[in-house]
Amino acid sequence: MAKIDSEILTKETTIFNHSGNKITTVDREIEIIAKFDEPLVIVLGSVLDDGECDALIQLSKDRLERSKTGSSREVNDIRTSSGVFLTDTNNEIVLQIEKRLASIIDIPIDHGEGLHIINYLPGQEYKAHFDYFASTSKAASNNRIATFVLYLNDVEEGGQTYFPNLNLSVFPKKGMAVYFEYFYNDVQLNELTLHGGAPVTQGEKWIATQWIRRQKISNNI
Ligand SMILES: O=C(O)CCC(=O)C(=O)O
Ligand SMILES: [Fe+2]
Repeated sequence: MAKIDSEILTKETTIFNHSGNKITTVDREIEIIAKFDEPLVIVLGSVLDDGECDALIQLSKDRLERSKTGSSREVNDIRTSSGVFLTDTNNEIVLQIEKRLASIIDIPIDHGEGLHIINYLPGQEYKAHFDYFASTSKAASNNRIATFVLYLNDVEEGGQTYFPNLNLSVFPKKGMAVYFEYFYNDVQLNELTLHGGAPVTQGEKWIATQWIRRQKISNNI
């Protein structure tokens, strides 16, 4: 018993702060399906309805470009998918989803980079990486602190989001999401959030990612 008590006492504070199995957001009730405690990884159900998933795919499908990574935004083998940022759109659905995600973690909407849609075809993947920028990078002055990955379709086979240091995989399911944070004082906890998108082996995979920054985003990030 004593050991368990001391473990609870030493747990670091998280941004996501819900107990129970439901979150009431501005416009929708969201289910907490699974939780890994430290670092915090949460699987969320019914984040988006089917129509919203379809709308995000429709908005993006003619605008995809080969994905780039890092603050230098170079094309490389780490991410072989195609993607587009839906930041330039005044679309009501996009805005409503961004507000919903902001309300889950109670962080103002302008800390979010904007929905980034990614499409993976068979064989395409996103190799294991950290979402936060290296401390030497310019972008680290307002670094990322948390990520939502929203699944926009059901994938026939493959495409799971995997956390190799946690032995954890989340399988894509339309409308569901995985959320994780890496804003711990303990650097080792942040490093445990190493993750990737496994190769899609059958069908295709569509996701929307929302990366959250520590401070509000200005134009010169
Ligand atoms: O495709 C995935 O499941 C992971 C995506 C991801 O890691 C990201 O967008 O940062
Ligand atoms: Fe990532």
